[in-house]
Amino acid sequence: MLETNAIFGDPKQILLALSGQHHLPELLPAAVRLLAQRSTIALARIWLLRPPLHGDCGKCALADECHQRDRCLHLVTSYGNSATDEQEHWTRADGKFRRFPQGGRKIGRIASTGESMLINTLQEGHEWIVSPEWIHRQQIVALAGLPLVYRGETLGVLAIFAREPIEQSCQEWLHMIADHLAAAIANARAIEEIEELKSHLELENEYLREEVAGTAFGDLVGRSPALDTIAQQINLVAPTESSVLILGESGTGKEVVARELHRRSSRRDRPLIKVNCAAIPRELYESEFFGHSKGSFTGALRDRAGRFELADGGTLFLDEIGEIPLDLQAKLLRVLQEGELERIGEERTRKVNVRIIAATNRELRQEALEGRFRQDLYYRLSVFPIEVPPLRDRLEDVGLLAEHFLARYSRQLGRAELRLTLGNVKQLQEYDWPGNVRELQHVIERAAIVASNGRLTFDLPKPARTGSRSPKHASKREGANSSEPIYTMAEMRDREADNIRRALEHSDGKVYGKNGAAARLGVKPTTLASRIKSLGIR
Ligand SMILES: Nc1ncnc2c1ncn2[C@@H]1O[C@H](COP(=O)(O)OP(=O)(O)OP(=O)(O)O)[C@@H](O)[C@H]1O
Repeated sequence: MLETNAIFGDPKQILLALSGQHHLPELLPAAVRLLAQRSTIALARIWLLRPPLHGDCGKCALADECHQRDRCLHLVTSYGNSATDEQEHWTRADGKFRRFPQGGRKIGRIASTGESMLINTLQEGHEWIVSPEWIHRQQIVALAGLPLVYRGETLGVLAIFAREPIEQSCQEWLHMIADHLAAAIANARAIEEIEELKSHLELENEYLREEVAGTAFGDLVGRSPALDTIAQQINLVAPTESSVLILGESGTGKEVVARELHRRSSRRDRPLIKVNCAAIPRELYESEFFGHSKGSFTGALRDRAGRFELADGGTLFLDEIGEIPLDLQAKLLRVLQEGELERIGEERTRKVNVRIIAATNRELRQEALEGRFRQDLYYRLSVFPIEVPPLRDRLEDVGLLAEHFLARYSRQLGRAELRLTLGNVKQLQEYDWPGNVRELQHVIERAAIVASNGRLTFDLPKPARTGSRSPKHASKREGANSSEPIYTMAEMRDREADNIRRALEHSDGKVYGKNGAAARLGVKPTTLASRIKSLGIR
């Protein structure tokens, strides 16, 4: 039998070269190259124990022998020398033995028992050798298999096929190499985990800072029967795991309802992550939702967790859910059904446990019926719908909300003398609030800023209601004559944007052509395109 240095080369040199390497992607290939640098070694390979990649098991030739599907051995690096062609080196890690089940075949058994194996009689033939012809042709006589164990946990297997018998002292030296590799693997994993946690925390912090800055009021204010009903519904559904769909016009308080739901749920100590589906550029949806790995597309400069992962254990609030493109709706449905996702550019499947609260100001049911929103997703989301009525249908709340906002702004502005009069409230109740609570909030803020001598005045269009409360306030307005309201320029822009959106919806998003939105609006397509851009319509 030959000494270690006759088989592998100078063992000290190899150990020294490896001890300087700690970065896994370099260390493992370097290890197999150094171990198989001499022609006495036919092949050196390393498998690591990992969860199967998405769809892996279906393609695996050894699937029938695999009884522990949570993890299997993945061949990660390989280096070898052909006996028949000096120039040929085996570096591929994608061949027949790229996966071994734990406990399956010789290599799998090393992983499951944590015990090494040394066989010096391969030429005599063993029934488990898959290709005896290869063993003979390549003059292989020995197999040394060593578990890569760190602190009692087996992380993988190192295997050496040699053309000389391997003696015991040589096997002991291989143990040292295996121990060094195992420590480096554990180290690299710990660093990866820390990096992941760090970037997760950074993202969460960034997100929370934005959220705190953006949320002025957290609780639902109001005592109308409509709000009572909403409060009861929140109490009923918050402690469950059901998805909730919040319906209502823009600015009615859907987000406040979502926050209350989260606060009263068992997930309250985990994050509530909000995604405004209308604000995401189409090409970034998938990355925003599911995350991406570094380099998976131009601009993906680092690994990034998606909103689903950020919300893991908590609640994901999908605002303006109706804006999600149809192709992404299918992917979203899969995550909701299976609780599994893959980041873009990554094969690894990740599990997430997220409760969904969605909100929309669109007629989602109608859109689902007309095929503009997936019906299966709609039914999945609308297990428990909560409808938030427009402010004009709950005038009882106007005074309370106005008081609530005034208290906030007078404190912020240091103007404790500001008071609402009954006359103020009456004037506010006469307006029909197309922008709902958000508009009321802005009106109060403006009034608080411009108030003089403690008196509030509201810059409101003339009352538009014709007696009855109706959600179709816009069409009622059309019938009005002398009491025709005056819109601010900002409101006019909003109305124009809504009108263009409607035209686009009716034209399936087409601007040009006979049935395009430009034709419907009676303008040139180029004019419409430039209005779409300047109004920020997507
Ligand atoms: N009942 C309420 N009590 C206190 N504040 C409220 C209430 N309803 C709405 N608000 C406030 O009005 C503003 C708009 O509410 P919110 O963002 O929840 O509306 P929304 O329906 O989600 O709007 P959008 O559809 O445009 O996203 C927020 O500042 C919110 O705090």
